[in-house]
Amino acid sequence: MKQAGYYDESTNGVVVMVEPYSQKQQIQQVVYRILDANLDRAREGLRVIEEWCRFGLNNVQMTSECKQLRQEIASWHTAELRAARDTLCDTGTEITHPQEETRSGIRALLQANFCRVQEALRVLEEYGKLVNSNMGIAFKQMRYRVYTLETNLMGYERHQMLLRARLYLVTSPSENLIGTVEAALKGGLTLIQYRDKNADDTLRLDLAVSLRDLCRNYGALFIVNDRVDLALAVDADGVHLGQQDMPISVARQLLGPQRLIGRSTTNPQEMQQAIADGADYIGVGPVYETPTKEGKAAAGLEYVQYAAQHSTIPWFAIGGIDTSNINDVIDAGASRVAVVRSLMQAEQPTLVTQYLLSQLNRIQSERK
Ligand SMILES: Cc1ncc(COP(=O)(O)OP(=O)(O)O)c(N)n1
Ligand SMILES: Cc1ncsc1CCOP(=O)(O)O
Ligand SMILES: [Mg+2]
Repeated sequence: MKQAGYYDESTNGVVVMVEPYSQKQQIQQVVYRILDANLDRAREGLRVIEEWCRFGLNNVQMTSECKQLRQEIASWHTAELRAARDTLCDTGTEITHPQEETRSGIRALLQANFCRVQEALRVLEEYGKLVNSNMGIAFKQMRYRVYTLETNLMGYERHQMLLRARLYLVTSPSENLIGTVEAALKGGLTLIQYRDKNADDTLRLDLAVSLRDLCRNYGALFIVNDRVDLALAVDADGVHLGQQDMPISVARQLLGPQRLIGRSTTNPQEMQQAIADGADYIGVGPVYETPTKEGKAAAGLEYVQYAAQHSTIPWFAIGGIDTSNINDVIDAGASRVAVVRSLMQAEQPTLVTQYLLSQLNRIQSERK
């Protein structure tokens, strides 16, 4: 900032008298710098999100919403605000957070950038009010539009991940629950269900939080068995409900349209009902009798064949499936499989995951 009587090289040492900024002007400059920096930040974050909507999802609607928001933000970026920029003196440019250096996957990347955009919009809303009351109103509206975009995009992303998932691990109680799940995630697993029929809620909550964090770190989906309240409490990606559990319509009201709801089915009638009720995926089984679901009669490979021909939503064959019989299940038409013991009791869960996935992926490319 030029002070009165300062020495200016461009005038060969002639002392130039410049009026000092008043305190009011100095504060205005600071506000302008804040607005300038956050206008850039909001647009940059939106651009990152837009690229995924465009190239990753081919989604015209979400891409154009990002673009419109960017253009609206740009329309507030006046020459006056740009002129206040002072990058050399900006102490914030070198400060980074370790989490900015790594991202575990697309979902984490999108989440981080939504956070960045929303923070910037909030700053623009608050400081904008000092400059122009319309600015506060405009940025508040944009912040709500970004929340809607986030809900839609993250929900869409969840459904896309479900479509891509081939192997589903349903957990059973284990002293090494976290270690086993992590080993399977290392093998490429992308869908996990927390299932424990007997634990106290305090333990369930602790384990569900740990598994959710683990899944987020590996970019995998996390589903809770039976309990809608627990799924909501830990911000899970969805819930799995059996025929004796909460009706899908009630769960949908509680969970909203963006979270996933799975339903167990044992016969064609249950399958058609689950589809009509709006399930996102179904379990198909038990294919074979299994001690994990004692007393439940096997639905057999015939039901797998029926599902292959009639299911209009993603479905997972489940019940007694392991490395020795997965190819029979695949031959009956399955392209997605859920397992409990095969992975929870495996000596090397990473290797078993890789093997099961390799069989499911092989058939995938053959069927194309
Ligand atoms: C993927 C998947 N399919 C079926 C089930 C079984 O659900 P349910 O019939 O409610 O039995 P419990 O698992 O609650 O004992 C499942 N959990 N996951
Ligand atoms: C929960 C469930 N629902 C139908 S079969 C089954 C258990 C499958 O367990 P496993 O893979 O150990 O046979
Ligand atoms: Mg259940």
